[in-house]
Amino acid sequence: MEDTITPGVDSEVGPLRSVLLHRPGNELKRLTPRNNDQLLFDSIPWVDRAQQEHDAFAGVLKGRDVEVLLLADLLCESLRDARAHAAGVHAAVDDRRLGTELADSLRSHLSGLDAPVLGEVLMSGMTFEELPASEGASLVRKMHHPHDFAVDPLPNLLFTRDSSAWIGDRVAVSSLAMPARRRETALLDLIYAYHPRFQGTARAYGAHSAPVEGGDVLLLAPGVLAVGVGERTTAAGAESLARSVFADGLAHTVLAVPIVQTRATMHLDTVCTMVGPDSVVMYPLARDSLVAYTLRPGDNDTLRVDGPAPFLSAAAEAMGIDRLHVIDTGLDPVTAEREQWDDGNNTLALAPGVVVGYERNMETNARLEEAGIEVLRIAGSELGSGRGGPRCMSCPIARDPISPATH
Ligand SMILES: NC(=[NH2+])NCCC[C@H](N)C(=O)O
Repeated sequence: MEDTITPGVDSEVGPLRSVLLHRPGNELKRLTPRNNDQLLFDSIPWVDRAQQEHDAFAGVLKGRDVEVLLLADLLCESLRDARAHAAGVHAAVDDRRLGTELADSLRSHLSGLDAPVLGEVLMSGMTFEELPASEGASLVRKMHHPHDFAVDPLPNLLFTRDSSAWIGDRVAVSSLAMPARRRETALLDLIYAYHPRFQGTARAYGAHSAPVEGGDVLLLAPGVLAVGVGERTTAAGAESLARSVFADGLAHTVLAVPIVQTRATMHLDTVCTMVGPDSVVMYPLARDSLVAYTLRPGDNDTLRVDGPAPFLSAAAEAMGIDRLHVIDTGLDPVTAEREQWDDGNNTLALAPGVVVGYERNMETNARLEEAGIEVLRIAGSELGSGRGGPRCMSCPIARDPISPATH
């Protein structure tokens, strides 16, 4: 086997070596004005342009020597394993929606598909009209509109940040909160279980535990996690993630950070991302209001919960630094609000002080540059229609540790 980069991530900003992206595909073509809200998109993206924007994003990463893995490739390679193929079929067919007759015939159809064809169905779903012609006419089939989904498409696969997250040398496959994204768990689960590249990878957390999404998890420093609790990750999710990372020795402190439960702030990384070992870009309203509960291992398997205290001071204390420096999204509140909505806060660090950001967030980018941060700008007018920026669209698989010299 060729040399592969050893997975492992212990910070938000250590030099990025390998990352998982998803080039948007046919699943985006399923979005219509009737289903876009439910499928968590704010408008109907122009798919070709979204692909060009994504190729350019991947190009920026490759240009900085980052290995880019594409989810569709990993999925199809995994599905060549018969066990993965069976798991994929199992996850695609929902008996409650289809009824036994149709579910059985769909299962047997999918079981006979080659890996790439099954992979395509798993990502972009299947309408009733696309179901193979089957003998016994099912009532379900007759009564559904031909354009209804027999297998739901997964347009949010684009946001690889949320469906899995590496913590140290382990991967946590997320338990996603929204119905439109739940099946992503099964795909990531089978990739990490069966792709040759990830053989032997240990898991953190359990894919079927209380909801935790990767967009809510920030690796503030080795051993220190912040977990947003809001529309997606629940308090129960944060608590059980904390238990699990303490038990595995992956962290000594977890900060549970309540975030406003609105679409604009669905994850912690929509209001705050790290741009250096001790600096963040942050939405001003969040800077002034975010608090954190500090969780640490207690005696006899218990959790110690302290706080709430202001987030910035709780974070600095847990990280063992004097101060967490904040770069604001914008001085003027209206610009700040607009740029927060357009993922101005959602930067992806390629190294300490080097981040990728959407070009449209001109004020935030200018402020980052004033603070000495290099901003690699990408276009995102179409990619952003699902409300996600460079951090949401990337799942780091390997980062080098931050060297002491960069502190
Ligand atoms: N890490 C993030 N902020 N991800 C953004 C995900 C956006 C996606 N449409 C959703 O609503 O789930």
